Amino acid sequence: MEFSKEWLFLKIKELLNALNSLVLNVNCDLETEIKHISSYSRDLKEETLFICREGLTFDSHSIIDKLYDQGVKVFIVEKEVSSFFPHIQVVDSRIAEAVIASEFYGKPFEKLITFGVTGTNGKTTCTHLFHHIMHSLGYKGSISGTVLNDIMGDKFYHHNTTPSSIEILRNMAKTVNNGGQYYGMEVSSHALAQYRVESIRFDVVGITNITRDHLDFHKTFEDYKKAKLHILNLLKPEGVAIVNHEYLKDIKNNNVRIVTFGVDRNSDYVIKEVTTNWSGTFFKLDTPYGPKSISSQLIGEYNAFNITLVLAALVEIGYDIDEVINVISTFRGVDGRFEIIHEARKLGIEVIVDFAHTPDALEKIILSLRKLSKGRIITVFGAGGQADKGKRPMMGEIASKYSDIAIITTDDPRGEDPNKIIKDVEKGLVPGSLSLSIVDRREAIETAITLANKGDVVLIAGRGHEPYQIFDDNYKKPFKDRDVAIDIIFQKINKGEKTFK
Ligand SMILES: CC(=O)N[C@H]1[C@@H](OP(=O)(O)OP(=O)(O)OC[C@H]2O[C@@H](n3ccc(=O)[nH]c3=O)[C@H](O)[C@@H]2O)O[C@H](CO)[C@@H](O)[C@@H]1O[C@H](C)C(=O)N[C@@H](C)C(=O)N[C@H](CCC(=O)O)C(=O)O
Ligand SMILES: Nc1ncnc2c1ncn2[C@@H]1O[C@H](COP(=O)(O)OP(=O)(O)OP(=O)(O)O)[C@@H](O)[C@H]1O
Repeated sequence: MEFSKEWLFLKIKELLNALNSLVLNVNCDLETEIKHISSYSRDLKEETLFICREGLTFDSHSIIDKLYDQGVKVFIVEKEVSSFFPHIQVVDSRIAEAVIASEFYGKPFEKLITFGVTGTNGKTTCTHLFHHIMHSLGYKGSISGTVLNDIMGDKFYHHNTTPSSIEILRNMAKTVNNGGQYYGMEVSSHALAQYRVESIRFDVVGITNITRDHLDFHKTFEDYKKAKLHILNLLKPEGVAIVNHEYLKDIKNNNVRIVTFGVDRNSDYVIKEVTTNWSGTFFKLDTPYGPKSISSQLIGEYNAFNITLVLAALVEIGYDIDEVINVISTFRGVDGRFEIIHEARKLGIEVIVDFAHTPDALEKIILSLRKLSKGRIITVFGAGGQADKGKRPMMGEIASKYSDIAIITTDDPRGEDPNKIIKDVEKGLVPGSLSLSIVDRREAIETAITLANKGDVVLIAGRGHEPYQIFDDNYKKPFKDRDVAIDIIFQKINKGEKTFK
């Protein structure tokens, strides 16, 4: 989906107004016309303005000569460069990229209903539920996040949960350009800390929960929480924030309209009488519009929180609460989030694939399964490489404490030794608990399914929908937990193993 050519251009002098106090030095012709903006060297077109940035792994100032030779018209730089290259020097290229993207694409968020959700867990579930409800109510729009980018029907995967400023604003502009009315997106803590969404303004934002994750990047939990809460500064003037009541105490901004949800009876939306079974989750909700009953196909008590966040978000920006509740019940969920492998029922067991990869998420889903099943819970899990090593023993403790059998295996090692990661997880195992360590993920899943007796539940946690196991930058092994589980199940059925009618 491309733009019509005449639609996009910008003169440098217009850009200077928007950049304002960010500008340190101007060394280019102010009448230069720009028809494309980029901060990535493989995304160049004619009349391109390129933003150089010293990032965590690369400094694109180092390729300014190559970029110039490839036809870049003007550079935005945050370091001194030769006056030979037409450029504008700014204080910070990340913030400049956010401002330039917003200016160049004509602030598309002003023409859209924009919903941004942040939080340690639940972002994907919330954005996909939002997309489902808006589509079911007859609106057209886009969503962006970990599992899927759906830009007015153009579906693709992005390696980031939250892309760069330029990519987000470009996608928002495409949405407007093609008659879209809304844009829902996951906003990661990394994105907030790196100003990827700094120039966007949201009609409504949501905060699902703030528990331990990504402390390898944010260093402290306080920094992590601060990054998440920054989303409250990105609302439109009439915007509203839907916040899990548990975190109300952390919010210091008093000029933001806050609506809370949770089990605390002082919440604006009070979740009550939650029941969850193999066909879904059902609960009562006290709302500012009276008591309501909610039915959903999503399984897991924590989904009552995700559902209420999205419901409150839509109602508080003017959608009819009963219309929204009606279409919630038709949402079938997200790939790899509490995904039931129905074929397993031929073996008389349940096999669930889930994305839980934080201590809080793992605890919540195992406890949800405990309530659903009379049988044993056999949990296959691991921990990602190059990420928050501190949580590894916590994962081991939670899995061994709440499961009947905990099988530690390889997740995405990302260049670390899988055996070392497993050793780190083993340190948290509850003494006397039943656990196994099996480095090969397929073998671990097969062992769990073999050990399961009638009525038992096998939880395959940590990777959800992910299609590849990332061993290092050069080796991504195709591995989808769901497909591997189904293959193992059929092998057992074909051998006539444990098939209960
Ligand atoms: C650590 C981190 O967050 N890095 C993100 C950051 O990169 P960076 O600022 O360090 O930039 P860099 O990669 O050093 O490159 C510097 C500059 O050179 C440019 N460049 C770089 C290479 C090249 O060949 N050509 C080129 O022009 C880059 O576009 C950039 O402008 O900004 C980039 C542009 O937005 C992101 O793609 C990149 O995500 C990396 C790939 C990543 O893995 N990030 C993870 C940690 C992340 O952001 N995760 C969250 C979700 C977390 C969760 O909830 O699970 C996410 O939102 O994805
Ligand atoms: N509200 C919640 N509270 C706790 N755990 C949750 C909640 N919602 C989902 N989870 C758990 O977290 C996992 C990830 O859910 P989801 O993908 O919706 O969150 P996310 O924030 O997008 O995660 P990520 O940022 O890693 O993509 C689920 O598979 C489930 O185990």
